[in-house]
Amino acid sequence: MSSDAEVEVSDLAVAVAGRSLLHDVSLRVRPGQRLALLGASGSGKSLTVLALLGLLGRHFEVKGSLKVAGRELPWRQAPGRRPGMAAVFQDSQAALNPVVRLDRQLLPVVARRRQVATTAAAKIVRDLLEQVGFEDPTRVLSSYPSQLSGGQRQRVCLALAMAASPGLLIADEPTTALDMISQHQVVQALRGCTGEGRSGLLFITHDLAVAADLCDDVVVLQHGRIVETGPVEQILRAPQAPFTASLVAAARAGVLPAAGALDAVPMGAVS
Ligand SMILES: Nc1ncnc2c1ncn2[C@@H]1O[C@H](COP(=O)(O)OP(=O)(O)OP(=O)(O)O)[C@@H](O)[C@H]1O
Repeated sequence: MSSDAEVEVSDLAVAVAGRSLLHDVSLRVRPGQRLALLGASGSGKSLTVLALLGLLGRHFEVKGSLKVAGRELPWRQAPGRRPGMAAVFQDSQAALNPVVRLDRQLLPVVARRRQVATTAAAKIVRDLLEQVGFEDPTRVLSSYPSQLSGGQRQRVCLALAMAASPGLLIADEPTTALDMISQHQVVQALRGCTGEGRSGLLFITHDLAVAADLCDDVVVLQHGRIVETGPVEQILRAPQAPFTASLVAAARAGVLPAAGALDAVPMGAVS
């Protein structure tokens, strides 16, 4: 998939044992677009990501269609085989082998992905690490994952994901477990790797403030359904759905109530 390919999900529905978990989810990520998928805990964000990556287990019933550059893809595909997609997840610790130095982890993967010799891969990895904000890639490469902070590890994972030159990068709550400074650095790195002329981004988050900082557009998910979609400025200025209005009010107040509390906000309670 080239960086000018569009990803389109139409009427995605997911159920397990007769229980509907996602209903009619449709979204499109244009080339270079940064789209936030925003929702409280349990709203269906991870299921949507797993579906996009082809990783939903056999026990899930899946309906709808997924097209990449106009070509229909199956809902299930072997891990890492989704053409043109790469992902980073919340838990960077789990994504890296703790007992292997980073150069020994990263170089073979990049050499394989780019089909180059290890020496050429080393140059590519250094460039990628610089792209995600590391001033001293050599020091990073000679470290073990435990010698880096959570934010630094997350940026290493991002560099690795970008080695595949994905048309679409899926970032599933990559900043959730991080302090403010690390969060800012990861957001900066995501901004540097995606956008016009580069990869598209589907940014999964429950944090409207981070979504608004990074993304052009937002899709809001509640109880497995899309309740609102539009440009970030429009959502912030005039949210239509009560749930979105509650998120905007919470973000403005600088607090984010628990997901259950947000879901309980009655219609019209938030202006
Ligand atoms: N394997 C499963 N079997 C049954 N129900 C599931 C399964 N996985 C997820 N669910 C249900 O699907 C709904 C959506 O879950 P999902 O993990 O997608 O939410 P989420 O928005 O990613 O939440 P969080 O932000 O907490 O990760 C929840 O009600 C969850 O309990």
